[in-house]
Amino acid sequence: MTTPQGYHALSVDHSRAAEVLHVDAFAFAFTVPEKDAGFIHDILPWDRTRAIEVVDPLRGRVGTLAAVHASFAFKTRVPGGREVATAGLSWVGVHPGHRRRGLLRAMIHDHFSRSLARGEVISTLFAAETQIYQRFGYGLAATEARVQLGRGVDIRPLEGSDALSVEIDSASLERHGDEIRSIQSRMARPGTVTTLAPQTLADILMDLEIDREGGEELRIAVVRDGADPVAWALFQRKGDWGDSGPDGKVRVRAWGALDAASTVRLWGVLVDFDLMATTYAGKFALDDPLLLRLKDIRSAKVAVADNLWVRILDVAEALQARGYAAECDVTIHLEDAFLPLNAGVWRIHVASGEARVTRDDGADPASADLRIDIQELGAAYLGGTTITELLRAGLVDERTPGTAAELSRAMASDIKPVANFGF
Ligand SMILES: CC(=O)SCCNC(=O)CCNC(=O)[C@H](O)C(C)(C)COP(=O)(O)OP(=O)(O)OC[C@H]1O[C@@H](n2cnc3c(N)ncnc32)[C@H](O)[C@@H]1OP(=O)(O)O
Repeated sequence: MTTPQGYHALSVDHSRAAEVLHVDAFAFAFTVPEKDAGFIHDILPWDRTRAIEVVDPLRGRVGTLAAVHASFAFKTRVPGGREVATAGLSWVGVHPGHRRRGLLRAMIHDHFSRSLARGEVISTLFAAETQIYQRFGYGLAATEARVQLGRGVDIRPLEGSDALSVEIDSASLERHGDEIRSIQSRMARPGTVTTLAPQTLADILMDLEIDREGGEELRIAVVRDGADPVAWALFQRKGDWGDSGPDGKVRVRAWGALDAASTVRLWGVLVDFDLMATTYAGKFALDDPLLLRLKDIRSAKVAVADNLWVRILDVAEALQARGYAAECDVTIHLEDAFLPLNAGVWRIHVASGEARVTRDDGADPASADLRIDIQELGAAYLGGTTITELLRAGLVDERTPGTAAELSRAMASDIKPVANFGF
């Protein structure tokens, strides 16, 4: 697809950082004080940042940027423990003066073709609004729990967690970047970003005054087993006083833990700061050890929200890269309106946990065992949403009885997916 008339797509580097920030500031409705504006240099992957420029005076001032997007290169943990090359789409913004003219649609085409050319088999994102990306084939692959925890909430104790040490510090890329990297690379949960580009780390650790909402600077808690880092959390506290005394709030911005013991140790600290009444946090998988160990789940005020959206770009490579929990041999009639090269009949044959995924161009789509859209295949990719759930929701058609259950058992994961920080 070409860029709409009057516009031109191009790569942008550091030299146009201020213009990129200008577009995103208008799109997302924020203002960064001049003194802080330099952050954009550190957090965007400038070899993967694209924009759309005005080339026709009828559209605006020629040479100005109308739209931008970037993608982070990283690996995502998938069921079975392997990792797949991913393009994490981010910073998508269209200036309000240019919206609803097809610029996003053009940028998504651009993003998909460049990602595929780099060998990135899936694209993932956190959606600003859930309606935006489904039309492009992104499926909701992971949900998260967001919780409010009262001071000193009861967590069932776990032997060994007390032996772990906790350091609390001001967050710093130099001091903590490698520890966060090390923990992420060992996390087993599907959806985890396991390799972090320098810009992704800088983004996680970004501490702009406008994000503090009157609270303290960004702090970090690192849990260690001896010298080995096993959990991390970035948080900000804000002191406050209510009628009955201290009413401070802790906002946990991002966190990750390797296992139940490190989770218990980390949260024991995050819910028990002096003068803080409530801790707010998200990015909990629905089977997170903390939620399972809370003595009173009702006290946690749990809300469920969308977490990671997955778009399968290269069907064969993406499906072959992940592991499977059961054998299966099914054919699917895959629909993909946005990347028609993926559409057609595919055979998914799993033996000994390995899939062979092949196209059958000669097959009649009506003869395939199942009919499924790329959005739903993306939703099932990390093993959180199952094929039988999608079938019951009327989002998959089963033509050969029993094949939905067969594919479902193979693709399901016994660890629920979640991405533990936004990007
Ligand atoms: C991964 C991330 O970065 S999430 C951040 C996304 N960015 C934002 O939310 C910032 C504020 N919003 C914007 O910058 C823009 O409005 C965008 C990027 C959401 C959309 O850009 P546009 O250029 O207006 O979209 P475009 O004209 O290509 O629309 C494509 C289709 O999506 C639809 N669409 C676009 N935005 C929305 C929306 N927010 N809600 C519902 N539908 C939408 C359009 O109606 C159009 O539908 P159609 O295919 O049926 O014709």
